[in-house]
Formats: sequence, structure tokens, C-alpha cells
Amino acid sequence: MVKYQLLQGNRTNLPVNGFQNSTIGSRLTNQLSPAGVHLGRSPKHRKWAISEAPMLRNYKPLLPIAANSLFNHIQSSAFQQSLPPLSRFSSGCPKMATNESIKPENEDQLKHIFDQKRVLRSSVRKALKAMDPSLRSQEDNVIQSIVLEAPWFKSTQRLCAYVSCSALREVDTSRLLSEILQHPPKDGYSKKIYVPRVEDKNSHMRMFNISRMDDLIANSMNILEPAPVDSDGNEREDVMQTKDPIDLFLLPGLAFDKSGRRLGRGGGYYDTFLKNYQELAKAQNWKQPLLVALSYSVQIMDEGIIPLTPKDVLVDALVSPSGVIPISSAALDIMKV
Ligand SMILES: Nc1nc2c(c(=O)[nH]1)N(C=O)[C@@H](CNc1ccc(C(=O)N[C@@H](CCC(=O)O)C(=O)O)cc1)CN2
Ligand SMILES: Nc1ncnc2c1ncn2[C@@H]1O[C@H](COP(=O)(O)OP(=O)(O)OP(=O)(O)O)[C@@H](O)[C@H]1O
Repeated sequence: MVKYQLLQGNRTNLPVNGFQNSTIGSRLTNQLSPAGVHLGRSPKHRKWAISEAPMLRNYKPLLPIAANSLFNHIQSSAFQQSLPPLSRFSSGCPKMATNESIKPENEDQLKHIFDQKRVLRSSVRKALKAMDPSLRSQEDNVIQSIVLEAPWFKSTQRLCAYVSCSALREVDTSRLLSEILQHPPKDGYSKKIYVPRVEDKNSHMRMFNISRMDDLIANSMNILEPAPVDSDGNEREDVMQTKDPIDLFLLPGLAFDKSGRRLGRGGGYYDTFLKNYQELAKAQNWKQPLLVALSYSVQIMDEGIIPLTPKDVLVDALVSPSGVIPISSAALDIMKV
């Protein structure tokens, strides 16, 4: 069954991105310009914009039944009702809420939110496992092409990106990394890249500069990461010690929504790191980096499903197979849609 497709040129009322009856579907189908840029308004008339890369014009993914039904299951009200009830700290938040407004009053409420996160993680993992490998690789390609062709990526000089792990069913970043690393450091197109290394189980992660894939070795979780010292015994550059600001973070995660919520794998590594980096940027008077998460279609949840704690850092934008979804005003500005 063709669950969704994007058509060339004309306005369409086809379900997009699997969101047959959802707001993103109606947003996307509001307007579709000949240039392939969608600009629509949500039912609540909040301005929304989604850009679509030209190569998506003929994109017609087939959502396999298993992944499709799991996806529907996650999105269904039956599933949502089976979750531990969303507390007022994690649901019904206004769109574009800042997490500062969400303050659980006690340990029980916080525990309740972490329980909700655990249930959601497990469902999304199942949906990712059920995803057809050819659909996955199609989505991997489209997402990476969108990033590589985006002006905001092309103009990036320094970025932090994750090294994708196929066993975790993360959106592939291998093409992005090899494109970045193939340009020698002094090349006009070159970008400096930093990738994560887990330091301990206490949500402590660092980001080190790498210049080739051989700089990476598999850790105990089978994720490729850099050693803090290179083969010549020189210390790698730690992004928290660089004198120049990072423009962009490409973020992994299990689930995302269009108000910027991101559900990670539960270690708290990225939230802790991003908070520290944002504080560093503020102290240095640098522009804040753009936080962009890469997401398969099946990982985008309706709003109100992803629980939020005060420590969760909101993302500025998503890149999914249907295009770029700018969320914050910084993203709308930089991504110019
Ligand atoms: N590619 C990549 N690198 C990354 C992260 C990531 O999410 N992706 N991290 C982001 O934090 C940090 C590592 N954190 C991780 C946390 C959990 C798991 C993991 O294997 N989780 C299993 C479940 C384990 C369990 O619950 O017992 C899973 O999600 O299936 C991996 C990395 C730093 N590096
Ligand atoms: N009941 C709890 N009370 C307080 N802290 C908890 C509780 N359960 C988990 N944590 C901590 O919260 C952190 C995980 O937070 P969360 O689940 O929001 O991470 P995440 O957003 O999925 O991960 P990441 O930031 O790496 O993407 C971990 O440091 C964990 O030890």
C-alpha cells in the first residue's frame, strides 16, 4: 500500500509522510509552490514552513505494512491512552514551549515522566526494527541529500555530528561524514567536524575533532568514536576548548516532534552536553549553534506525545525525508523558508 507520496508541482491533498490525518499533512498540503517549497498554516494558524529539496519531487516511498501498522499504533489514541497518563508537566504545553516552563514538583512526577519516556522509547525502537531496510536506505539517502544541498549546511564551518550506528537504526550520517572529511583542512569547502565520545555513564560526553574515518574506533556499545589521543600521541581538539564557535549540531534521537522536542536514548548525554555548550557560547558572546535533528518519518510524533523534563534541550529544526522542518525563529531565519 502506498501510504504517502510527494507529487511534482501541483497542490496535492495526498497524505504526506504517513501523517494521513495529522496537522503536518494538512500543513504540507496547504500550498505547494512550483519551486517545491511548501508554505502552509496549521489549523491554529500558526505560521509554518517546510522546505522540500528538488530531488524529493519524485519521492514515493512505500511504507511496509509492519512498520506502517506499528507507526499507526504509536500514533493511535489507543496507544496514547495506554501510556502512563501524561502529567500536566509533559502534555498540553503550548507549541514552541520552552522547557523552563515545565517544572515537576516532586520526585514522583519526574519518575512518572521518565516512565512515559521509557514506554515511548520501546515503541519507537520496535517501529524502527520493523522498518523495511530498503525504505530505511531510501530515507537515509534523501535525508543526507537534503542536508548536503542545504545552504545552511554548505555555509557551516564547524559542526558537531554523530557517527551513526546501524544496529541502533539511526539515520545514516556516513555520506555526510565522508563528504566533510574528503576536503583537506585548507580547502575552501572544508569544514571542521567534531564527533562524540562517551566518557562515563554519568551523562558525560565530549566532542573531539576528527580528520578521517580511521580516527574512529568502536566502543563497548559498538558506536564508532575517537580516542582522546591520536596515533601520534597528540591530544585531539575538544570542542569545549576551541576558540571558534560551532555553527551546527546534527543530532540523533529516537523520537521528535514539530515543537522541537527530542527523545534521546535515555543517557542524558546530549542534553547535558548541549546545555554546557550553550552556556559556553553565551559566555563567549557567540551565536548559538543551530540544533538540527535527523529523523526517519516514523520517528516524528504528533505534538503532546513526547514527555519533557526541564533538562531536555529543544531542537531548532528537523530534517526528515519530506524536507526541512524549521521550528525556532533562529531556524526560520537561517533556513530562510
Ligand atoms: N551514534 C550515536 N552516538 C552517540 C549517541 C547516540 O545516540 N548515537 N549518544 C547519545 O546519547 C551518546 C551515547 N549514548 C548511548 C546511549 C544508549 C545507547 C544504546 O545502545 N541504547 C540501547 C538501549 C540500551 C538499554 O536500554 O539497555 C538502545 O537504544 O537500543 C547507545 C548510546 C554518544 N554517542
Ligand atoms: N527518575 C529519575 N529521576 C531523575 N533523573 C532520572 C530519572 N530517570 C533517569 N534519570 C536521569 O535522566 C537522564 C536521562 O534523561 P532523558 O531520559 O531525558 O535522556 P535523553 O534525552 O533520552 O538522553 P540524551 O540527552 O542523551 O539524548 C539520565 O541522566 C538519567 O540518569
